[in-house]
Amino acid sequence: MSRPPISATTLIVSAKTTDKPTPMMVQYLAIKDEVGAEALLFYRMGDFYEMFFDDAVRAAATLDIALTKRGKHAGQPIPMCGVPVHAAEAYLARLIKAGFRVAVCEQTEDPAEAKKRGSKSVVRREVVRLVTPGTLSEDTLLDARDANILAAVVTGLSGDAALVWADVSDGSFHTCALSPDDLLAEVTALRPSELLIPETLYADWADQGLTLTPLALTKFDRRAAERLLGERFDVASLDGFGDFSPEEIRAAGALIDYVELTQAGDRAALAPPRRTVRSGWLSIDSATRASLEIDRTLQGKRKGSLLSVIDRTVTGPGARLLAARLSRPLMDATSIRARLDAVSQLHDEAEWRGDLLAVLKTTGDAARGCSRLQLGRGGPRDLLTIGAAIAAGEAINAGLVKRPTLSPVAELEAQLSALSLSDKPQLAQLARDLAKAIVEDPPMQARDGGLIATGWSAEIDRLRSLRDETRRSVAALQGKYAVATGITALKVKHNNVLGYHIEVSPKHADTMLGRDDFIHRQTLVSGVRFTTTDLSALDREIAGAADKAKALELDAFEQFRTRVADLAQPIRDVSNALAALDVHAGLALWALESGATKPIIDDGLTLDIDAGRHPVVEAALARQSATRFTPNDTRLDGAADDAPRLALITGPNMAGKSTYLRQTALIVLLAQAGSFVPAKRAKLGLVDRLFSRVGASDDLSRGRSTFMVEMIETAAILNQATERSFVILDEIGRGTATFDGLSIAWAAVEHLHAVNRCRALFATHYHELTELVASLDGAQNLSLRAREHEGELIFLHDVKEGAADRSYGIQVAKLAGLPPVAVARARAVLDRLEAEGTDLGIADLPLFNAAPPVSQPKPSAVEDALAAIDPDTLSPRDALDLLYALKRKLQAMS
Ligand SMILES: Nc1ncnc2c1ncn2[C@@H]1O[C@H](COP(=O)(O)OP(=O)(O)OP(=O)(O)O)[C@@H](O)[C@H]1O
Repeated sequence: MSRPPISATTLIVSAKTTDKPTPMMVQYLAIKDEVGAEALLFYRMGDFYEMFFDDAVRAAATLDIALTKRGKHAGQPIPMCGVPVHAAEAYLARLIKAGFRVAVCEQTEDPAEAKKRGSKSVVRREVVRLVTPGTLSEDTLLDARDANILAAVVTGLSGDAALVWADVSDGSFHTCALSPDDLLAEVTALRPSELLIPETLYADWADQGLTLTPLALTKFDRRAAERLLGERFDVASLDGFGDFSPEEIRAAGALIDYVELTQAGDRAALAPPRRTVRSGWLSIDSATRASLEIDRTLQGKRKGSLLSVIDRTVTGPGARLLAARLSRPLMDATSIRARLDAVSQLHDEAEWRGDLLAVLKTTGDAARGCSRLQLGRGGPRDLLTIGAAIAAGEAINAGLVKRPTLSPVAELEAQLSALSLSDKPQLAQLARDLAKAIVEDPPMQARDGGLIATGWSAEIDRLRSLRDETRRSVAALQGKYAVATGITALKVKHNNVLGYHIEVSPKHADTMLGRDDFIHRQTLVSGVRFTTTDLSALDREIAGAADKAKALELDAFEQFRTRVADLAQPIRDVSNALAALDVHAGLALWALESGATKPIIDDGLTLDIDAGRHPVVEAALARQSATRFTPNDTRLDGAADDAPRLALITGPNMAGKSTYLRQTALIVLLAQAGSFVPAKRAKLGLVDRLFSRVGASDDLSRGRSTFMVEMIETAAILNQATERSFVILDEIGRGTATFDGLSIAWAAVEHLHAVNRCRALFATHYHELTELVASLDGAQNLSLRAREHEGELIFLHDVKEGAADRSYGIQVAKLAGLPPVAVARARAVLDRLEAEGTDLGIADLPLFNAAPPVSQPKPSAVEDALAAIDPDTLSPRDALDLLYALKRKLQAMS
């Protein structure tokens, strides 16, 4: 049996009592102690990050890399594994995905310096960064089309709460004050990669499936937060950014403090916090959000979600903004109409939209590039992306000048003016300078050199030409030495160890060694190497010029980096404006492709949809080139003047009830997010809360059965839905005994109708409810039809007034492939139930085993004829006649 790995703590204890750890181990242990057990420690040793003890065991298992041993401590081998520095990002990405946090510890002094302190001294090392899921900024660790949110929540004694969130990768930072009841829904909407919570709240949040980082309550101290925020954003008071609640300030302070902790004290590169108001959004609780599959399917995939079907954006920031808009639709008719007008104009102006998308495609991710540069992790390519984004903004404005008759609507005008450089001379200058200074295809890292274009700096150009001239002088030396030695094959070569040197084949070694002017450097099997005083001098000159040029390039890069940091906010504004244009143009394109139309939004209570469609089901049907989607109308009126406010939907299984419910909810959501909707025409009175209870699943991890989950969600709806809400309920009550379920569904319909008075669609298989609905003045029966044709069930998928006559459950079971014996049995039971009522006793319904065996099918005419034959008595002629006769019988049967 293998021995359990020893941990760093064991080692400290045993080391104290027995062995003395090596100086390097002492340093490792001290740093590991500071970092704590939760984070893996990447301990830099030369070209590797090494991990020891438990860290090594855990990382090796996750990364599937070799676990080795390095020396012994207290008599036990120390487990070790390592990853090469040049490939560290890929390993980091895998560790973070697997839920680890990683502290990166670098050598922070030259080993030569350490040596000066004595031969046994250890190179100084420090943790320079704590890599956590919510604080990533590297391109390789992030998905370009997905935000990477770090959120923090806090509750106050007064009963208020706050949620703040930032994306460290693009610098955005938001706050929101809300009631503790709404916290979970809003956190779910953000899908944060990491959530900071006071440790006192840990128990409440532990089973929500989120990556939690509990912090001491002192990290949420209001005074400390005020001081920190004031310092970071250079203001005496935060009032200028908004009227923040004490909880928002506390959570924002904790978040900034945490970001800075992960960056080993470097300042957080975040925009000033933007306050958002909870009442400005359409509220969608987490169950509804999941069941509507807005940005993820129930299986957690992006593909197959509403977002994946409508997303036509061409940039990463555009894709992220669209996801944010879908996850938080608006509640304010004016802002929604402004967005819709923008989509509408780009929908109609095909050429302009085409030009716009063509320019947008050339822009990268300026916001993320800017944050990386601010954090000191950016490179020359980030500079280029920023320059390109600013230039794209100008190109877009210039494109408008070519279209004098076009007058952009207010929403687009706002974005165009954010992109215009006429009032932003510094930004314009930065773009011009970047275009001139940075080569077209720069290296990844500034320290590699070769990023500054010729013509930008006279001194860099001078040093480069000095280097090139000297190289030419070196090349000339080759001819000179070949003549002097008579060795025509003599070559002047370069490598990183010897620099420039002369190489001859071994057979010429003696000639060379016999001369005073050549200095021997190295003998190899393939050749012998020499230098001369002239060559060494030129080599030094070239290396000197190259080093100086590189240092000047680094200087130039630093200067640009500082300018970008100073202009971070206007650069982010440019990036946001490009993203918004991308969203509007993308939505316009989707509307054209899918035949979506502009909804009419008002403050009324109607929901009036002509020929609505489910965008995801429709796209799936189109992909399978199967049947076409059947559009359906929805007419609801919260005031119940022109239409009922509640509709009960019955119909066979598989007829399209759930699809109809969801499509109506998605149309509401899309409209309030500022998108066209998949319908011929839609008029929508603003909805304040969207509720959906569609097919709950077990939540066994939280100890809740399907029925329990269903009842919790139903309770939330009945307790919270207002007159302005829209509710879809699918088959509630089915998870329990028939009469219990029916009674619950019955009560829910009455409550929604009389108390909540919201607009609602309610799908059910309880046909008894159709009679209840017929007696309520604000309610109506609708049904989805199906036809039986020669024993086959045909779904029509269209919604009609009136209740469905039957469920066709048995036909659907047959379609699904239930064994024929079971189908026949079900039919028999149903016939008896229908004939004799539901109070049949068990005696009336013999058990399945006791059931008479299903009769064997009668033999066919052909089989009868075959059975009657005695082949031995047949002549060949009779046999042939019989064959013809059998064949005729067969034809008659088919
Ligand atoms: N309007 C429509 N046009 C075309 N096909 C549709 C339409 N509505 C639904 N369908 C197809 O029918 C399938 C079943 O639809 P849905 O799940 O909505 O039925 P249901 O009535 O809710 O069924 P059940 O009662 O068994 O839950 C869908 O997956 C889709 O392929």
